[in-house]
Amino acid sequence: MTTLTATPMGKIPLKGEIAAPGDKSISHRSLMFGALAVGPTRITGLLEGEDVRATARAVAALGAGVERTGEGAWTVHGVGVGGLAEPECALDLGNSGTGARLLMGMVAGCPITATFTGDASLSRRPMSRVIEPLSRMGAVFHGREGGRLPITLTGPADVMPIDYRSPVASAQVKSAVLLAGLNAAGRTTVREPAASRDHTENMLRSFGAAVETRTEDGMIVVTVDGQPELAPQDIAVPGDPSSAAFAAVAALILPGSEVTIRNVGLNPLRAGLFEVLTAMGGEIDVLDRREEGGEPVGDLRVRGGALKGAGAPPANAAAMIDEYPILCIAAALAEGRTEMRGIEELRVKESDRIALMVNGLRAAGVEVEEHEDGMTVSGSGGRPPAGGCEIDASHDHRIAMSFLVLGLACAQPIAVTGAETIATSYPAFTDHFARLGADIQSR
Ligand SMILES: O=C(O)C1=C[C@@H](OP(=O)(O)O)[C@@H](O)[C@H](O)C1
Ligand SMILES: C=C(OP(=O)(O)O)C(=O)O
Repeated sequence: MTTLTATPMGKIPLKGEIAAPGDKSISHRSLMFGALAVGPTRITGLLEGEDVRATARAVAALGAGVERTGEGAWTVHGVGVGGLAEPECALDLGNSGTGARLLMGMVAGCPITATFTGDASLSRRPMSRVIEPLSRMGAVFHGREGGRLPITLTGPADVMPIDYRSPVASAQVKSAVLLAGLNAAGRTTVREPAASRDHTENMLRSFGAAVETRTEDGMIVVTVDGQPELAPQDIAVPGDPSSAAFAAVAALILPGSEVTIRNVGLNPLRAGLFEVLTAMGGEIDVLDRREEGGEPVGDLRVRGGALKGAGAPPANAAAMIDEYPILCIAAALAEGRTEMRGIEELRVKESDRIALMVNGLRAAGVEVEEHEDGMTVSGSGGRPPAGGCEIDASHDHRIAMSFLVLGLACAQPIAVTGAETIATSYPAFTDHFARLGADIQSR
């Protein structure tokens, strides 16, 4: 088990430039959709974190040819929609909810049987949210009580198109149903209560599928026409805003810092955190706004200074769902209160992120109130919180990275145990922070 310790920076600012690592959501999808196309899909900038590597192994076990040709450069030789082979071994998706749920959708669309496993965290997470719609499409599941992994799934001979009203705004649920629907004869529809990230829709369109999105009765409605032939693509994966968030917040809370993060994906359904940080008074400039692989990207120049507490509007929660832990750290240093509500989904991520943030912030001397659906942080107005605590990452990369960033701004160091989980989404995290002048080391 790795323990990382963040040493307080005192009055020393962060300076320098890093490039955001490849987007995790788009990396998973590049491998999966490449596997469903006919012919070779070439990917550059793939995130080579543990979660995405687990997906690469899974699509290879399902019959696709998967080849690493250089750093972040991969080629997937697809087998076509409906062409997946039955894997000989269980598919181990490690820590990855995205990998497990999207692949369940792909397998449910084919007449094959596959067993899904994962680590202790993934085995606690609810899979019933995909089991329910995929069962309606004809798939049969055997799993643990409450729809937990390990789960064995058999897809039907003819998967049925459905019109599914999802109770949660979840890109994983939406994508699982659309992926099963790809092999159905007819049109599959998913309705969600708020817009979740739209990478599946955008990427499937570029692979040649007919995907439509509209708003109806206040719901976001997405349809896919089944049984297309998907054409292989060249994909340049943009940088991950969810990973860029850590250096951005670190720069904001350390006065005098000036950090540039290159190639950050700025899809509006992902960039909610940067809007909230700007509303808190954070100085974030977007330089060289451009398009990369069909997604808006830009370079972020972030300067440290005083922040003030602000509300994080629940209506935008889906556009920053993975960024609440690091928003809590910005809030901890801001002047005044930051209320975060409507985020009960955080309780079923890699950990119960509300409970872990509340307990960890209190251990570091930050005042915070817990709500069933969120938390309210009372900031220190820039004064260093006490720190001097040890945080168990609990198999959650975002908890680990958030408390290490807090440690940089505290009076005493913060140590994070189980920090190897950071490699699931951001293997270069400690290197990047060292490059900016921070001392986060194994000790
Ligand atoms: O589809 C995706 O790539 C993801 C969707 C989100 O999960 P939910 O669909 O559960 O909201 C997010 O938290 C996760 O990190 C990645
Ligand atoms: C929730 C996350 O990922 P996943 O659901 O894929 O495990 C995350 O990366 O914060």
